[in-house]
Amino acid sequence: MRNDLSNRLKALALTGQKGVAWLIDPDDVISTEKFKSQLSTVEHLHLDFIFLGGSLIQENTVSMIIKNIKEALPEIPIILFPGNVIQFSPLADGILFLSLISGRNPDLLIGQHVSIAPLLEKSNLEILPTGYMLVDGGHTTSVHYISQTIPLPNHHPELSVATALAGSYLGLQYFYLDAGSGAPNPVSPEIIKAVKSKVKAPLIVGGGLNSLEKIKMAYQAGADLVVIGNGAEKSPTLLREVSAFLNTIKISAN
Ligand SMILES: CC(C)=CCC/C(C)=C/CC/C(C)=C/CC/C(C)=C/COP(=O)(O)OP(=O)(O)O
Ligand SMILES: O=P(O)(O)OC[C@@H](O)CO
Ligand SMILES: [Mg+2]
Repeated sequence: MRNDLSNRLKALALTGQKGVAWLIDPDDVISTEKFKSQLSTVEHLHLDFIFLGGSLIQENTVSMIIKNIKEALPEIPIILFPGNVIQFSPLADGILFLSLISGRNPDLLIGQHVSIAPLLEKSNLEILPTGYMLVDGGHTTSVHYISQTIPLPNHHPELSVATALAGSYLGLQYFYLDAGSGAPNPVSPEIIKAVKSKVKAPLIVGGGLNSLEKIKMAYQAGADLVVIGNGAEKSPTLLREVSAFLNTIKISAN
């Protein structure tokens, strides 16, 4: 079993270094030419991972997208962040094996997982068992609707802590606090801080992180890896700003 990705994620949490993942939604890749030129803009940036996934994907274009990414950015690991089993590709480097522990939808706690397990067993993908926790980001996002679950409240850290602790006692090794794509309010610093203080596993935070200021706040509260989706689409300079910031803190730590 490969463990390059888990080592990278665990190193972020152990060293206190911060990381960034760019989320590409396959539904948004309409033109290959436009996508290739978008990839060329991040060529020299500090990007720890590319996440690939969406809530509503009907058609599997994931393998084709991975081929394009590997051609343009061969050094950046690609991790599937799937909304469902249709989004599988054996060409990725790993998969967030998400269990939606903030919800009570059995299909997203264990159902999709059973369906995909035989395919994963035959693949070379590194499997990252991840407790996926949706937090209320101020409006109903695609993930809330598609998952038919109620998010955790953004101002009751004890509920998020109890959920993460339960996930950790079940053996989950990574946690993802997500306010949902395009959320007006990202996961609150109180929640990030409270979860991180009780669960030492690598902590991924995403949803509504559309400015450097919000991203710094998430890092400061304890996020090890931030995920940027819509923010990168709307502001082409955001990934560059985050990358420059990460290089600065790396230099000052040496
Ligand atoms: C283990 C396998 C195969 C599947 C896991 C299935 C689970 C637990 C899914 C969780 C619920 C879900 C629908 C997650 C989707 C997460 C995701 C990739 C969201 C990002 O993007 P969008 O929500 O599509 O964003 P836009 O609204 O911006 O398009
Ligand atoms: O698109 P944004 O708001 O950056 O959200 C990213 C991701 O965490 C959503 O699942
Ligand atoms: Mg989508």
